[in-house]
Amino acid sequence: MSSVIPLPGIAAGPLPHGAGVGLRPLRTVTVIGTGLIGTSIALALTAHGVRVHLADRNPVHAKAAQDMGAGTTKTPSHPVDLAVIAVPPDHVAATLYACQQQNLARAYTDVASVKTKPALATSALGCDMGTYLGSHPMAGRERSGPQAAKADLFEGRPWVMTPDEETHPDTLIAVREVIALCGAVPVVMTPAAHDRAVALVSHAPHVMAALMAARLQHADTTDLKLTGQGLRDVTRIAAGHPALWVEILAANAGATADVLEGVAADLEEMIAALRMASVAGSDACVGKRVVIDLLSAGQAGRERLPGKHGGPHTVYESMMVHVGDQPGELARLLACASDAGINIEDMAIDHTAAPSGIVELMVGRGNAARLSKELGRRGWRCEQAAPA
Ligand SMILES: NC(=O)C1=CN([C@@H]2O[C@H](COP(=O)(O)OP(=O)(O)OC[C@H]3O[C@@H](n4cnc5c(N)ncnc54)[C@H](O)[C@@H]3O)[C@@H](O)[C@H]2O)C=CC1
Ligand SMILES: O=C(O)C(=O)Cc1ccc(O)cc1
Repeated sequence: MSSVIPLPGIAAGPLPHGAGVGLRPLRTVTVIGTGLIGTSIALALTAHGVRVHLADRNPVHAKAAQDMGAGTTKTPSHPVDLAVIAVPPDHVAATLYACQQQNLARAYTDVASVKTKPALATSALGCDMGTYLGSHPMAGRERSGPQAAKADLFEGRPWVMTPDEETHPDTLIAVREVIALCGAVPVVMTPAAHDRAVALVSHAPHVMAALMAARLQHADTTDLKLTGQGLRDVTRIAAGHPALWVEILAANAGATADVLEGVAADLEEMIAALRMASVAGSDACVGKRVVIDLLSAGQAGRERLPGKHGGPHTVYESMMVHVGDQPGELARLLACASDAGINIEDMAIDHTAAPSGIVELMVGRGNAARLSKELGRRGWRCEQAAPA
């Protein structure tokens, strides 16, 4: 099992006294809410031999998850080891309360994207806080529902737990086991620290993506045909379901608004600087200086993003390869790279260059020229690009 890792600047506590005592494997789990996240967890647990029961207020979703091999829609005959509540944030407290009233499980967790509000709501309803531990897997998709689920969704991703002095050690152990079986990395935080962090890394970015994507709604179709990968990258998460996201944003409104206020101030500065940069004279130089400063700040911020496997951000060499629109071409390209003994660190596909596509391959320093030569020898058309 992976160890709990603290994040810098975040109150990370040792496991409560007694944790680890009486450890027993997780045999039975009920997942309530079989959408994207619930079904992904159920698929991962089922693959590890856990007996998973599936429940959803929409029986079509529970049945779809069952048909995907995520578990059974049969009601468990005894209390299960753990219930995972994977419903929208505003439904967490009432669902937990109802489950505890029915003695559905020995321990409970939820996976909502916000942690303070559900914790306050569950406590206010009089839920048993010893058997409940809030958590949040930091992985998801812009699609919802069971059909979007994937067993490997959480592989290598952080999964936050927010235990406090009331959390029973057995509850913590059960939740840590789910995290381990999903291949995720446990992180301990307070609900407030979690909500502040996700306002920056998830909630404000979602708003920015949506606002940028909204500019496209009435855009000229001919203009949109020029779209490249950059706009797709910037707007991808805007496809998320508004009904879920309004709950997430409203439950973390203060921290998200704080981040957006900072963005709004920079945006105002950028707009003023651009207007100055477009006129002739010395004002243009001042405007351009401000634009450079703002763009450089963006570059510096992006460099701080963790790289692969949570390690430091790595600068890769990058190359563009033209790939024909035929089945098996991508596999053939990767096989060629593998034959050449070069590890592909990352890749991106630009589908806009129809009828062929352009694949960006990212490799370690010093490898792009060699890969280019090897691929060229095997008939691929490729160009080396600027460092990624
Ligand atoms: N979408 C994402 O990328 C991520 C979402 N989360 C959190 O996971 C939770 C679930 O989100 P998704 O799976 O994306 O949503 P989803 O819309 O795919 O699935 C939610 C499911 O819950 C069911 N449901 C709603 N209210 C219910 C209730 N009262 N009782 C039983 N079932 C109920 C719905 O019918 C649906 O099947 C949310 O709290 C969300 O904040 C966490 C990490 C990532
Ligand atoms: O799609 C992505 O890149 C995400 O970041 C998804 C996501 C959405 C909501 C969460 O609470 C956690 C992760």
